[in-house]
Amino acid sequence: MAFFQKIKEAFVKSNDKDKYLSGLNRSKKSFGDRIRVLSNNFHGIDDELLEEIMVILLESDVGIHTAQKIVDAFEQRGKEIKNYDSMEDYLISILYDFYDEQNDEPIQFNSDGPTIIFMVGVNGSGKTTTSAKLIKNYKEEGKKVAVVAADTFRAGAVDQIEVWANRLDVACIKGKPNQDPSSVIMDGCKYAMENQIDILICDTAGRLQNKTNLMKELTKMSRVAQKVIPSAPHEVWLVMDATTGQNGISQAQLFLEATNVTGIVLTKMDGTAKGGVVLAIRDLLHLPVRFLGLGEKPEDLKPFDINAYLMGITKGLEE
Ligand SMILES: Nc1nc2c(ncn2[C@@H]2O[C@H](COP(=O)(O)OP(=O)(O)OP(=O)(O)O)[C@@H](O)[C@H]2O)c(=O)[nH]1
Repeated sequence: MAFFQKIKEAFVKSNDKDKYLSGLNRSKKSFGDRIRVLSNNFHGIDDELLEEIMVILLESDVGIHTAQKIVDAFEQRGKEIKNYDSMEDYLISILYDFYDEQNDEPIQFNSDGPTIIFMVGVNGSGKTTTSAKLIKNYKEEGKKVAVVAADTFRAGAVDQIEVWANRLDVACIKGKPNQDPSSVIMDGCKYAMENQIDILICDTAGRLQNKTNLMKELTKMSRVAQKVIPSAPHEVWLVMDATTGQNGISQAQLFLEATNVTGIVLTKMDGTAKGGVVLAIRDLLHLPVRFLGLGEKPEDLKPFDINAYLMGITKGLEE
């Protein structure tokens, strides 16, 4: 059976398939459709083919370091190609193995009280919108959710999350303009304890100053949260804008050095043809991609699923 048939079986059962297909359409055009042409004209693995695959990977923002590893694997395992339906099918299996090599820890939920999730990332990456999307996601799972508007430096950010909280009917804990974000986090954690909140989403300030200040700010937030809930934060998710591609990865490194990031949320995947950045993140940051932002609406955040991702950027449901 063709490799993609196996992942397609998982994909067709997914409730998220339509969103994946529409959200990744641009990446499919720049990646999958071009790989298809190469596959249809395939006459053996040679330097010309490897170079063409390299160019397509680079133009999909896989990045030179990661693209080289993928092309090397493609070449080294070349004898296996006869076991696959087509060159395209073989390449999909290489990408699958590449992503899946590292075993991911599942999301850590606190079994003994509120789960505290810190959202970090630079301004404009989509943190606030993603926080709203997560509220909806966890509410639909039947969890009691609240949000902390800890981005006290940008007045608009507090208003923005408050509007979402009202719309989604959850409590929003906010501070005064320029109040120390850590004190708002503290208030949020206390609220979560007193009100049997399951999931507390903390929308933090995205000030990307120097590493030392960022580290101080994030460490302080963790410390104050731990005064109320010793195991907090349970997850720290770095929100990254997929359209910034390789630049986003260098910014991400700064956050990784400043705090214990546990996962990535990649936003604006629908607005870019650079879907390959998922593979670069995996390779360079060694972190699981937890969710993909596939549009602007609250329902447009989907848990990352390697099968759906690969189908979305390559074949979709064409056959
Ligand atoms: N198309 C698309 N747009 C998105 C997605 N996620 C966020 N956006 C948009 O990106 C813009 C920035 O999002 P915000 O949530 O305000 O970003 P932020 O990181 O909180 O930024 P600050 O509040 O400035 O710190 C908004 O216009 C969002 O609607 C996504 O997955 N797809």
